[in-house]
Parts: sequence; C-alpha cells; structure tokens
Amino acid sequence: QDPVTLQLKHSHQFQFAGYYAAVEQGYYREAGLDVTILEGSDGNEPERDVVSGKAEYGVGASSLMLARLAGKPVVVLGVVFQHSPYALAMRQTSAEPDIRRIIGKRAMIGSLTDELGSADELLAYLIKEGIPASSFERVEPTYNTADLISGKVDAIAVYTTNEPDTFDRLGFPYDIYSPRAVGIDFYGDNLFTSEREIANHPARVQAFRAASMRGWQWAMSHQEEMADIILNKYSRRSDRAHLLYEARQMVPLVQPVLVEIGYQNPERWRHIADVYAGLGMVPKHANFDGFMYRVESSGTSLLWLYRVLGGAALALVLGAAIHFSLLARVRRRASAAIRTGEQRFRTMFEASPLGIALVDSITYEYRDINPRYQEIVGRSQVELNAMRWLEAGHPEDVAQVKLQMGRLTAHEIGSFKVTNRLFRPDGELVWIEVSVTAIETEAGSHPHHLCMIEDVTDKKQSEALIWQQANFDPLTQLPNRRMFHDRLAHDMLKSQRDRSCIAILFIDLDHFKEVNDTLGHHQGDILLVDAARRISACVRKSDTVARLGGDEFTVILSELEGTERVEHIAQHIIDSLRLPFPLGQEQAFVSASIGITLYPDDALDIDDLLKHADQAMYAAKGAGRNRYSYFTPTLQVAALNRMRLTNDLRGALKAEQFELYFQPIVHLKSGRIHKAEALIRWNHPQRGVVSPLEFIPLAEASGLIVDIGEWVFRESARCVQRWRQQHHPEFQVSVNQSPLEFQREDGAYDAWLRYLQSLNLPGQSVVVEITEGLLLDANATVSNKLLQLRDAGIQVALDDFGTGYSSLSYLKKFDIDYLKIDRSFTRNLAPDSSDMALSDAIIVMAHKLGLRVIAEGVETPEQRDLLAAAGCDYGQGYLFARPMPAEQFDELLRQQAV
Ligand SMILES: Nc1nc2c(ncn2[C@@H]2O[C@@H]3COP(=O)(O)O[C@H]4[C@@H](O)[C@H](n5cnc6c(=O)[nH]c(N)nc65)O[C@@H]4COP(=O)(O)O[C@H]3[C@H]2O)c(=O)[nH]1
Repeated sequence: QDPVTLQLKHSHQFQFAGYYAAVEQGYYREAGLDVTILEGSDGNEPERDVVSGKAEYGVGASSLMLARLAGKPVVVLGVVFQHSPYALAMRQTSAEPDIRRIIGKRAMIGSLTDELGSADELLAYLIKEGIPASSFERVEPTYNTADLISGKVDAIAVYTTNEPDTFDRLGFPYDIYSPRAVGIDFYGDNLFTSEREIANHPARVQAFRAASMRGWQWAMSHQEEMADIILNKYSRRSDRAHLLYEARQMVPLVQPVLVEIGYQNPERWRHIADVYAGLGMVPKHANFDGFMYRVESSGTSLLWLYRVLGGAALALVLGAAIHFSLLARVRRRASAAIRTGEQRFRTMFEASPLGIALVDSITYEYRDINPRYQEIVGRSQVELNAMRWLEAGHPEDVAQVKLQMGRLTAHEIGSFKVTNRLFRPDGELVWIEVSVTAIETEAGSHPHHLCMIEDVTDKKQSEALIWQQANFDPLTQLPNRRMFHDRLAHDMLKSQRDRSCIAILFIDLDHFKEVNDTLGHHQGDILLVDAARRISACVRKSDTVARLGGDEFTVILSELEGTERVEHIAQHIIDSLRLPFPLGQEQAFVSASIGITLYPDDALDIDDLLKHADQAMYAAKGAGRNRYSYFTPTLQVAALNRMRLTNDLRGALKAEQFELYFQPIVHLKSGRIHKAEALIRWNHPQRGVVSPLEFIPLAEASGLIVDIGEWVFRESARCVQRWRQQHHPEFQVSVNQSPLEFQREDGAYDAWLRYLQSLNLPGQSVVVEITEGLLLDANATVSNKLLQLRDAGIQVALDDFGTGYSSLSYLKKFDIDYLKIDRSFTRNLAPDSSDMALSDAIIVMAHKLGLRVIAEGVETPEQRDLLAAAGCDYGQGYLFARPMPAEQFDELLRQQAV
C-alpha cells in the first residue's frame, strides 16, 4: 500500500464526506493506497502543505486559481462543489436586509496574515456591491459563530452548509448574503495536487482521484450512513442532525445527480479568472494552462455535454442574480415572521405533554424528538438517533403500523391512529396511543411524518383487569360462561368458513357434591382447580376449557375433521378425573359424566348446542356415570317429550287421569290370592295409557311424585278395606315408594296410619315397596323411616332384589319383611342354571333371616314350579294375571272364592 496524505481545509465534517467514504468503503485500499486524512486549521493549509510537499493532496477553494496565477504549481484534480458555499452572515435587524450595513463595521472575512486568505470570493462580491475592503474593518477570523451572536463582530464569512444550522438552533436572527446574488459563482471545494506529484506518480494521481470521486458518489447517496461514519470514526464535534443538515445543504452545491462529481469546466474557471481580473487581483486573460488535470478517459467523452451544461449554468446564474436580489428583499421580510412563528412552535414542541417525533417516512430515522417522547420510550435523544422508528415496537404491532405507513406514503390517507406496545430498554412493556400524520415536504426529498404518542399503560392495565374479571372464573382462571360464549361464537364462524366441525363437551363431576359436603368448600375448591388443570391438560392450546359454574366444565374442540379425536379426548378426560384427588390428609374420588354435541350437525345456535350437550351429559349420568354420551336427535326428541309430559302431568291428578291397577301376588303353595301390588296408570287424554316407567321418573324429577304417591296410598287403602271385608281379613296391598317419597318430611307415615285407622284398617293392610338403592346410600333418615313404619305395623318389601349391589347384610340390618326377586332372575330360571342356584340361595338366606320371598315376572308354569320347589313363598306375574283395574280385581277375587 502506497502511503499518501490528504490535507483538509478544516476540521472533520460532512464537507469532506467523500474522502471518508473512500477510506471506509475500501476504495483507496483497492487502488493500492494507504491514505491519511488530516484536519486543517485554516483554509489555506492544504495549499501550503501540498506545495511544500508535506502532503500529496489537498482540498482547496477557487482561490487555487490565484495561487496558480501567482506561480504556485497547484493542479486541480476535480471539482466537488460545483457552487461555492461561501456567504456573509449578519445579524438581522428590523430594517431591510442590506449588505451595505457592513460599511464601517467589523467583519471576519478570511485570514489577514495569509496573503491568499480565502477572502477573495467575498471581497470580490463586496466590491461588486460597491463596498471596497477599506470601507469596513477586517478582523482576524476565529471561525466562531459566538462572535457574531455576541456582537463582537458585525459580519462573518460562513458556509451556507454549516453555520445557519447553529444560528437556527440558537434562535439567532440572521441574514445571509451570497456572492451569487451578483453573479459571482465560484467553484467550492476542489481536490488538488502538485505538478511534482503528477510528474512523479502519474498512476497514483489517477488512482487517488478516481477512488476519491467514487467515495463522493457513495457519500452523497448514503447521507445517513455517512453521518454515522463521521460520528463514529472522525468527529463528534457536530451532532448527527447537524451533519445531515450539512449534507442536505450540500446537494444543490455538489449537484451529484446532474454533474459527474469531479468534473471541471474550463469556461467556469475562465469566469472565475475574469472576476479576479475585474477586481485587479490577476492580469486580464491570464494563462492558466496545466491548472486543470486532464482525466484519461477510456469511455466516450462527455466533455461536450458538460461544456454545454456549464455554459447554460453560467447564463442561468447571471440571469438569476438579478432576479434573486429582488426576491431576497421580499423573502427576508417574510422569513423574520416565519422565524418568530417557528420559535413559538419550537417551545410548544419541547414542552408538549405528548411525545412528539419527526420521522423520515422512508428510512424511519428520527429527525427531531421532544423530551416527552424520550421519557415515554425510556431512551435518550442519542440512543433514539442511533435507532430507527418502530425498532423498539412490539413485533406483533409493528406490521400493522407498517401497513398503515404504506397507505400514508402512497397518499391514500393523511393520518392514522393505533394503540401499540413498545419495549423500554429494561424490557418493560409500555402501551402507547400513537397518531401519525404526514408532513408536507419539498418535492424530491423524503416524505416525513409526525408521530405523537401518549402513555396509556395504566389505562390498559385497569381495562385488562376489568376484562379479566368479566371473562374469567376467579377460582380456576378458566374462561367463564361469557367468555365461553364468545369463543364458541368465534369458532362457529371460523368453522363456517373452513367447513370444519366443532365438538362441545359438557362435563359434570360425579359425586363432587359429596366431597364438598363432607370435606368442606375449601377442599372442594382445591379439587375444582385440580380438575380444571387436568381437563386443560387433555386438550390443545387452541381448544377452550371453560367453567360454567359449580362443578360444570365445558370444552370446545375446534377444527375437527372427524369424531375420533373427540372420543379420544373425552375418554382421556374421564380417565384423568378418575385418578384420586389428594386433599390434605384425605383423598377424594370423583368421576366425570360427559355430554357431547357437534356443530353444525346437532344444532346451529349456541343455546341449542349447550342444551344438547347438557342432555347428553344427563344421558351419560343416567347410563351409570363415569362415561361420555353423544347428543343424538333421538335424545332430543325424548327430552322434548319429557318436557311436554311433565307439563301434562301437573294437571293429571286434578283431571282424574290416574287410575290404579292391581296385580295379584299369589301364594305359591295354595295358589290363593291374599295380596296385590298397586300399579298406577295414567290415562292421558291424547296419548292414551302412559306407562309408569315413562312418567314416574318425571314425577320424581318435578316433585309431583309426593302428591301422586299420596293418591295411590288412599286409593289402595280404600280397595284393601273392601277386599278385607269381602274376601280375606288379612288382605294386603303393596304400594311403590320412590326414594324421594320415602325420604320426605317426618310424620308422613303417621298421617297414613291415621288414615288407615279412619278406615278401620291396621298398619298391616299396607306394604311399602322400596328399592335397594335406598338402603345403599342409607342414612339416619332411612333407618328412622323404617323404624316408623315398623312402629305403625306397616310392612316393607325390598323391590327389584338382585339388580343392584345389595347384600344380604342390609336385610339383617334393616327391618325388611319381604324380598322381591327381580324378574330378570325369574326370566332365566331353568333347572341347574346359575340363576336358579342364586334364587335358591336367596330364598334360603331370606328365610333364615325371617323374610318371605316374592318372585316377580312369573310368566310360565315351569318358572312357577321351580320357584315353588325352591321354597319361594309368593309369585307375581302374567302367568297369574296382568295388572288390572280394581273392579276387575274384584271379579278375580270373586272367582277365586268360587
Ligand atoms: N315383563 C313382565 N312384566 C311384568 C310381569 N308381571 C308384572 N310385570 C310388570 O312389572 C312391573 C312391576 O312393578 P315394579 O317392579 O314395582 O315397577 C314399577 C314401579 O317401579 C313403578 N310404579 C308403578 N306404579 C307406581 C306407583 O304408584 N308409585 C311409584 N313410586 N312407582 C310406581 O313403575 C314400574 C313399572 O310398572 P308397570 O309398568 O306397571 O310394570 C309392573 C308390572 O306390570 C311379567 O310377568 N312380565
């Protein structure tokens, strides 16, 4: 690598960006050069150092022409600034801007100690305005704007790319006077070298020039990145905003789009030489051959084009000069008013309770940020400047904003509002309300937008809490009924779209009530929480598990393709709920009954679906619990039927639609009939005779059974009175008692006894038939009731014996008089069959315990004979007689007497 030095005119800033770019982008390295870039302290340092050989290359102004004509061997390699940024700045006054105010005042224009103090351009301008250098006081420059602001001097030379930004930021009112106003249009910065360098290292010169201009092309088209490079590697003297200000101001001076960077036009140099000549600074028609470096070009020469463009530009500039000086007046007056207005807005911006940022709508870079914005996002101005807008936004929210931004930059909308989340540097999430408004910008430049933000985190949090309370069950944290409805409605819509199917599972915990009653509500709550967890573990994240209240849970299984998964999950839930629940020292066992309904097969609206799932759940319970059951249309019809029948049942007693039938209970040895079972019938006006198998469960569920039972008892009592008188003094009628009737309030059987007494009947005239289920979950009430019956002399028969889990130990424990062998045994009776053996054993045991045995469902003489042979006391069944109305029974008894 060939080491060379480039001497700059001033300290590092965007003005020299192209050279930094050539270093950073590796263009110099590619050209075999190791370039050192040195900052300058005064504008003429490069010229001195290049001529003396201290540096090989330098950056100089148009005054290089003066140096050349003064015999210094400087050669301009390329022009970077097609127009000079030099201008004069003076404090703005209430009067019209007038450059003549400089007369008699102090001005800092170029170095006094240097004969070519880069003052030429401005001095030429002043002369053209009729202000010779002798008419004001020149002060040695400090290059410090503070001297103008403080009034130490009245005018200073400035770069239009630089100082105005400082004035603007400080709110200093100023006027700018540019030499271009009088047609003095010099080149600005140029890259130059010495004749010696060209003679000794022609290839290096060409390589250095090409790499530098390449650097400039990159720098002018990558202003943002360039500013960052300068900040990070060269100088932090100016902030990013200032560097970008400089870059923006440089564009019209460098003209990177219109003119190839580095291009120099001999006509322009001639114009510059003529201006100097006009001022008497150089001789007229001076020869500056060799001043412009000749670029060896391999491609087509565009020189002719540049000449035409240069000539045209010159004509334009001269014409514009006149126009500008007229315009300038009007403009300056207006700009004073604008500046006051701007200051007012600046104050509002800085003090606003809203966070406000001005953002480049294309690059998302921050252009301006107020203190509140920094506070809300928890980052300093410097940190934000190093970031892009939306960079700290929540990834889920950013896409939506970008979408809106697309519409904004396409001018489809002028503004939009969103509520978003963003992360502070410590990871804290902040909710913000964002309003974005497009800002008008000059044609050709990037569009900008104003982003205003408000911290709404507190509001959001309380909203979230309210929402949580409204939609979730506080105990299990599962969605509640309301949320369940929402989710189901949502899933139904989705299912309509993708034609998938949904299953709704209605889960009821069997025996939960017992746990709650025995172990207390606290333990019950623990069990529910655990159950919620177990159910949730059986489904996917996308499915919904909700608690509707009590021990009822629902599950929505969405996006189903078939029902196999439903059954699998239902079984899984049943299995997991069957496992013991550890509750402190105790262990509780519950199981689950699950009803399943399908959308859209079973119903199309939520209420119906829930009703169906509920019905199916009852079907599962009815089928023995700890299982699942599907809703089917048949189930629904049955449910509807039950509902109507229950309604009808309410009026049946009053309308005297009930009738009592009697079925004889035959003494097997003698064949005599001294007993009968009362069996109720309902003569429904429309449906005809309705079986008790159908309506008794409804009467039980609705509580109507108590009144019906009372009626049956009284009817039976009246009949037994008659039959005792007419047929047999010990005639007995047995009446069925549902568990609900049996367990009703105390004193019911006292009333019976009183009624029997009023008919002159003893307690023995009635037998109460109860089912063994009653004894199974027997409690104090049941044994009390049984005792009461015995005290009243009313006998007790145990119905349907053998169908449940009853054991003979119950019979011993409770005071039972008759055992009724269920007809499912009787049906299968055959010599040497297992049922026969069982019946034998039951009869023997019952007799041992002092009970008499009645066999139900005797339909054949064989059954009768087998039972009789086994020692069974009584038989009841179609073989002897079907249940019949009381009058018919009278007839039967009469025939028997005969
Ligand atoms: N297959 C067959 N069946 C026979 C035979 N012999 C009698 N049955 C039927 O068996 C049932 C015997 O009554 P249950 O087991 O107490 O069963 C009764 C009882 O649990 C209930 N029930 C009837 N009346 C009342 C009542 O007044 N109160 C209460 N609580 N329940 C009643 O309704 C059930 C059904 O009564 P029913 O339809 O009258 O049916 C009667 C009777 O008609 C036979 O040889 N073969």
